[in-house]
Amino acid sequence: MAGRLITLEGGEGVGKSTQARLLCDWLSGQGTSAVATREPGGTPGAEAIRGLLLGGSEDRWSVTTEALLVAAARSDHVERLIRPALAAGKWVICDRFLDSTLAYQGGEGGLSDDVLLNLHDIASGGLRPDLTLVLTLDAEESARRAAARDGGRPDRFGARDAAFHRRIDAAFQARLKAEPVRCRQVDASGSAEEVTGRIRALVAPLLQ
Ligand SMILES: Nc1ncnc2c1ncn2[C@@H]1O[C@H](COP(=O)(O)OP(=O)(O)OP(=O)(O)O)[C@@H](O)[C@H]1O
Ligand SMILES: Cc1cn([C@H]2C[C@H](O)[C@@H](COP(=O)(O)O)O2)c(=O)[nH]c1=O
Repeated sequence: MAGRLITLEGGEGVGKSTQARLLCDWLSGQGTSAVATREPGGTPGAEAIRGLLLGGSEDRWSVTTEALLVAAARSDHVERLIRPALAAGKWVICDRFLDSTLAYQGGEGGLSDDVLLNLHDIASGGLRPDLTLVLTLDAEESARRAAARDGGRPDRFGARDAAFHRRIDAAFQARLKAEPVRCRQVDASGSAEEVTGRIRALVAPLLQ
């Protein structure tokens, strides 16, 4: 059986990385071979591009350059990790993917969905997730979680002001509206175990 691609999306600090790991562990425990990965990143080349994208001053890159860097990283990641894993029947749990591009470089950055989808299709060969879980959380709580984790050293995106993060949240809400079948909202409040329970309920039907 071919594998599945599940992506976790949402603003900074909502708990995507935590839940990607927990989902991968749960699937493995169910006898479903799964791998957790992230974007930008996931392969040595894509991780090097991640370092370029996330490091340095806020105005280091124009939004067009960001979109091209993200696409270059995705091309390597899809070709060398995601597609081989799916072909081997593994489930791929990816922390951020297409919808982050549409939210950060699109909704917030101002590039059109058409341009970004073209770039995505070139980079990924038209790959779409089977299911996208959009984690949503009160802005103050996500900022608290991110600050506690980053210890006062946020990256180029995390360092931006509260208004930026509110616009990103709005862009993810727009993604939920635009693709209500693929993109499902997950309440990210409460303990990690509570959030995991909500995620399992959405993923379980795909196991049948
Ligand atoms: N449900 C939870 N309750 C409290 N803290 C949590 C919860 N889930 C995750 N955390 C903690 O919050 C911080 C941010 O979580 P995590 O790194 O998983 O978020 P993220 O969405 O991947 O963030 P980013 O997009 O900024 O990388 C971590 O320190 C993590 O341990
Ligand atoms: C995939 C993708 C990511 N980004 C931004 C969004 C985040 O600020 C960082 C990734 O770091 P995190 O630890 O996962 O928060 O990259 C982006 O702007 N565009 C994208 O397509």
